[in-house]
Amino acid sequence: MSMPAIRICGVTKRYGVLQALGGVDLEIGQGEFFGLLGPNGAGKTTLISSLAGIVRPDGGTLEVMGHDVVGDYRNARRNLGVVPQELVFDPFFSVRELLRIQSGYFGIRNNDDWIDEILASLDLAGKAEANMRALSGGMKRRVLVAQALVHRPPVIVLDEPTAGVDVELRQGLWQFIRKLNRDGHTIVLTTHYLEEAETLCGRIAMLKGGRIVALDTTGNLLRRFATHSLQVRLQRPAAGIALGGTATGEGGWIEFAFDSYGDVEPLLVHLREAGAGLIEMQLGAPDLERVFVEVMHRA
Ligand SMILES: Nc1ncnc2c1ncn2[C@@H]1O[C@H](COP(=O)(O)OP(=O)(O)OP(=O)(O)O)[C@@H](O)[C@H]1O
Repeated sequence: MSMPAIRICGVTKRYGVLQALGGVDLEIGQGEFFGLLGPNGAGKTTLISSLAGIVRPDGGTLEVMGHDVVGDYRNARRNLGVVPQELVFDPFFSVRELLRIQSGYFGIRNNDDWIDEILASLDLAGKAEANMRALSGGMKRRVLVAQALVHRPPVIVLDEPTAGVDVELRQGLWQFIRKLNRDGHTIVLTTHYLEEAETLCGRIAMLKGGRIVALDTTGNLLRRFATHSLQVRLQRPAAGIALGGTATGEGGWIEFAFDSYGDVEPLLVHLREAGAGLIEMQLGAPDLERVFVEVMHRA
């Protein structure tokens, strides 16, 4: 097997009495589009910051493209582009100046061709000479993405990149990040938008209380925990309940869970035979939000 893009072994981190990371083991392969999910405070940012060398873990090791983030910090950092969650900028620089400074930080001079390419891809070309303080929140967030890419890192970590970004920009951003992934970049993403994670990520880890509580391909997670559902409104709700349905408490809807669409037809036959009187129905496919809720509930 080729070297993983990221290797995390037994990483622990405490803040006083609070165990932010309780022994995390994780390998992410080169070229993966990986999702790191978890509720507020689960430890996602702490893990990402440890990877970027901003937070020093108490125990365990982290590697980026084979480089230890503590022992071989420079090489680990060179291979990693991090898009942080918080928007912090020096307001006096223009977008281009900021990206030049960031390039200089990695020892790269004459980087303007690549900077122009990134700016164009992020639809920021018209703002290259604008001061950071003159940009909207969504634009600033795109500058953060540009900043993470100036040194062409093979591994890109995005910490909630679409928070506060409008729908159109969000789609543009995803298109760009998908292209980076197609070009061979490894992408690690944290987000609270579960439908985004579901469509983008090939594999997902779910974190709770500083531990990984689920780790699998997105497809397997959806199959493992989520069921299909059929919701019906009935003239005689009691007949639906008697057949194993659960009242959802919303508008008289009754929900049935089943494993495949093949089970729908027999259920409808039973409802008719019981004289339930079908008024309305809707089918629900498994989705990551249900899986997430279920995983967090069980963990
Ligand atoms: N510098 C710090 N000092 C003290 N506690 C901290 C510090 N940084 C994080 N924590 C705590 O560690 C835990 C994990 O925080 P972290 O920011 O990693 O969570 P997260 O999963 O990124 O959450 P969110 O989804 O809200 O961004 C939280 O309980 C947080 O309060």
